[in-house]
Amino acid sequence: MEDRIISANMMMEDQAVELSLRPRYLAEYIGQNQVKENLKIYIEAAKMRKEALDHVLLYGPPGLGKTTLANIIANELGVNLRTTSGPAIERPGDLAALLTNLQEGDVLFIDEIHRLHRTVEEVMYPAMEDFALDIMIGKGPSARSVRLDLPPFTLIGATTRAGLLSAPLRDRFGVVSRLEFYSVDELSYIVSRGADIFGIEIVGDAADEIALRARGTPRIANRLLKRVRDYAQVRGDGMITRDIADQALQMLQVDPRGLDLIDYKILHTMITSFRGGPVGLDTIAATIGEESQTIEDVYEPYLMQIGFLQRTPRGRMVSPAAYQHLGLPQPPQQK
Ligand SMILES: Nc1ncnc2c1ncn2[C@@H]1O[C@H](COP(=O)(O)OP(=O)(O)OP(=O)(O)O)[C@@H](O)[C@H]1O
Repeated sequence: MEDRIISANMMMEDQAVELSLRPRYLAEYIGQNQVKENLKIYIEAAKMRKEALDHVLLYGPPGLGKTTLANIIANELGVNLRTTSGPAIERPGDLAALLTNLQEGDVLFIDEIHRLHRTVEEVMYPAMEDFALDIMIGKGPSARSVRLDLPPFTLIGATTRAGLLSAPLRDRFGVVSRLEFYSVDELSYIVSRGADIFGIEIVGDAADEIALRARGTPRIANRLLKRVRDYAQVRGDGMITRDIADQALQMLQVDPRGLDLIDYKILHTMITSFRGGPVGLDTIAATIGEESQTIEDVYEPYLMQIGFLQRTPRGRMVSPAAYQHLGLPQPPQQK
């Protein structure tokens, strides 16, 4: 599953590419206009007041640019960025070590913040609210709590689903921004920009072709571009034309809407075994042998975004547009 060409999760092959393609300033960050506008104002205000920026929670499906945005925020503020992830902070002491090493105004970025251990999360509350660490010294009846001041800092948390965060943690973020899937135009621009950085020639409609299949996700757009570039070099003269892009993408088994074999499996199973739904997420997951959470975080958001899947109180349903795309007749009661 993880080597799916259109997986939005980070793969080994993405690392070098992402470093060279990652925009460094807000002005280079394409799309997400509302989020960008808000951040621009908050960053400007924090700089004017010479204060740390309010804590920021970024949420949305993987690969939409949360890590990139965290880097940009630190850059725009002119401060250091420390990066870690929820599960990596195992004990309260690990968090204390991270926090006491920050300088005034620094950004601490915690990816997968919904996976913070509960004991760590509790240390986080006073740190976020009062820039203070409460440390227990000693054990038993002589134990006492000592309060340690921290430099003001900004916590940026990233998660695929804000709903997985505990309410006390969520409430301590002053800025909560949801990243949206990118439009085809925006992705096409990202592809052209990537081609420019790689020094590849690409015609406009070839960039659109890649963008159409990138599932609204820059990380996938960049990965597809890389694979199409390989194809263009081996099968053509290096230039990415629309034909070359089309052939390469067909070879990669990514269909014109960016669906791959797993999406087909989900939709086909729902149609053939459950008459198109409504069917529960866990049942779909068990039938196709995937984890419910993976379906909910990775596949379903895009299928819903393009209107192929609907969420109803009674379960998931395949929509008429999906039947049409698959070339299958709709069952009579759904019409
Ligand atoms: N708005 C954007 N403009 C241009 N390129 C972008 C944009 N957002 C993301 N990218 C590209 O997509 C890649 C993936 O983005 P990033 O690693 O920030 O995703 P993410 O949402 O943090 O994913 P994850 O949650 O899986 O870490 C980046 O390296 C960058 O090249």
